[in-house]
Parts: sequence; structure tokens; C-alpha cells
Amino acid sequence: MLTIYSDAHHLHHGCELKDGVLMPCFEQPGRADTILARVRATGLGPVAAPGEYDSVRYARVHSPRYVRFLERAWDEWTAIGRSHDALPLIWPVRDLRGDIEPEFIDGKLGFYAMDAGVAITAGTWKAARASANVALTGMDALLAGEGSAFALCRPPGHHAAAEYMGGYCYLNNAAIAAQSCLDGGAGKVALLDVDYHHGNGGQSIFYQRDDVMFLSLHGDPKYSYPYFSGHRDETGAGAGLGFNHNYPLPHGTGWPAYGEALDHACGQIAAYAPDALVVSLGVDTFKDDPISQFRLESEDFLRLGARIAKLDLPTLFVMEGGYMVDDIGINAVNVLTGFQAGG
Ligand SMILES: NCCCNCCCCCC(O)(O)C(F)(F)F
Ligand SMILES: [Zn+2]
Repeated sequence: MLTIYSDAHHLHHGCELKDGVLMPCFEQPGRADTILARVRATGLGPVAAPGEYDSVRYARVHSPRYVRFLERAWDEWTAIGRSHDALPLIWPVRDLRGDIEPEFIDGKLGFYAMDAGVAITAGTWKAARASANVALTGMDALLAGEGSAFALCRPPGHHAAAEYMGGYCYLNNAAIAAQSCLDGGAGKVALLDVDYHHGNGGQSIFYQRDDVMFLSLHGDPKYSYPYFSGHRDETGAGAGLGFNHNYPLPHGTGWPAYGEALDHACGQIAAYAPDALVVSLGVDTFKDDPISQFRLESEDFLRLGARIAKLDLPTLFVMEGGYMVDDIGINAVNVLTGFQAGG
């Protein structure tokens, strides 16, 4: 399987406000380095660098003013004499105005963020667009006839929506790739999110559309981040009604229950009969993940890949989360080798 990877991810590692404490972000460079090492150690296949894409490609799923914000935020932050990481400090919640973009950077940071898990540093924009370019390059490989590809994206993307960043995500790599597949001639694409955390960004972007079916298995938002999306009753709206499927699962979920939900989701995808499948691949469902509460074993990731292979679709795997760095390479690549064996 072809892997797409960019060293540019090393330009990005900010802080995060986690559980009331400012600390180095859990989403750290060592994650992608460990996965890349495992890709090479297992001989998964060739590793290629991403191509260059115009930022108009990101604006196919994000608003132009949000993309402009990401591009300019660090300069606006440093222009007022600040040199530490940029973080939001106020958000337009409840009846506060969310329709007028503030002109001052402190206002913009909250206007375009859902939480304080998205520090902006000097290298964030370069790293985020390289990550989106990794996903676009992987999708171009599928459009050119590859049966599958692995977009080793960092930073991740599935919490980013049309006009907001959040949960370590800036550009929604998987959504950008799904849209690129449609722009490249596909009629329908399925986006399956297996990260522990609900992919609120992908859900939001495609919620009113029937040309992308969004499905997510995740920790129940009643007690898992992102808390405010991912319930079963979120089934789409307008033309998209019935094309959004959430599988909230309880703390402690292991393979039997997880595999059952995955089977049901794959049944929905098979019935939808898309031209291609994009998988938001988070492996924070691992039993030893430090910030998540499922109980998958490393061997279960082989089963996960094999089940997805049975759909027999051109498949792009897009890296999302996973924080037990010692095992992230084994777990992520197990999905890919399980897919190759199961196909
Ligand atoms: N006490 C819980 C703190 C939760 N902090 C934020 C968790 C973000 C998860 C990000 C992710 O894993 O979903 C992604 F794939 F986007 F990276
Ligand atoms: Zn996650």
C-alpha cells in the first residue's frame, strides 16, 4: 500500500489547555514518526511526499474566510508583540453573536475555534496545509487507479468544520479528500470515522448532503469529548437526511461490541454503494490510550482492517488520533495490513 507523508508536520507542536492545565499538546510529532517507522519496518509499501495544491482546494469544504484566518493568524498574533502560542480565550456561545467576524485576533481565535485544543504556532499553517496536501495526494492516487492508500496526516483533521478548528484539528483532511474524490468524478463517497472521538467536523460539513455518507463509531458524547455532537439521533438534514450515522459506544467497549457496530456501519456503506471510501483512522480506541476509554487490543486493528476490506471499495485511510505513542505504529499499520490481507 502506498503511504503519503510529509516531514513538514515537525513544524507544528503547540500547547493545549487540558483538564485546566496548560501543557504540551498530546498530539505530538513522535506520533507520525513512530507510524512512519512502522510502515518502513513492515515493508507496507512505497512512501511518497505530497504534491502542492492551491488553498482553493481546502475552501471546497472550509469557508474562504476561515482558510484566510488560518493563513494569517500567527502574523496577526505576533504583530501585537506576542511570541508564545496563540490560543482562544472567548467563544460565541449561546446568544452571543457568531455572525460577525471580529477584527481583533483575540476575537477571531474564538470565532474560528470550538475549544482550546488548537494552539497556533509559527509553523502551524505550513504543517496543516502539508497535512491536507498529504490527503489530497492520497486521493489523487485512488483517482489514478490505486486500490488503496494511506495518508499519514499530522496534524489530524476530523474535528475541523467549515468555519472552525478544534481538538488538534485545523483543516479537515478527510473531508477535503472526500470532496476531491467527488470533484474528480465520483458520484458518491462514504466517510467512515473510527477514531475514538466523534468526527463532528466531517458530520457538520456533509450533514445536508447525500453525496457523502458520514458514519462514526465513537465514545458516547454523554461522557466523552467532544460532548456536544455524535448522538444517535443526528441522522442528517435536508437532502442529507438518512446519510449520517452515529454509533456512540460506552466506556470500556471492546472488540465484540465494537465489531458489531462496525458490521452495521459497513452494511450501511454497502447499501449506499459509494464509488470510494475514506476512513478517518484514529487508533485512540486502543485499550492503553491515555485520553480515551475503549478496550481494543492491537490484534483487533487487524480485524478492523479486514472488515473494511470486505467492502471491496477504493479506500483512502487518513490518519487522525491515537496517543499511546509506543503502540501507535503497530496499531495503525495493523489496520492497513489487516485490510491488505482481508481484501
Ligand atoms: N480529558 C479529555 C480531554 C480531551 N482533549 C481533546 C481531545 C482531542 C481528540 C483529537 C482526536 O483524537 O479526535 C483527533 F483525531 F482529532 F486527533
Ligand atoms: Zn481521537
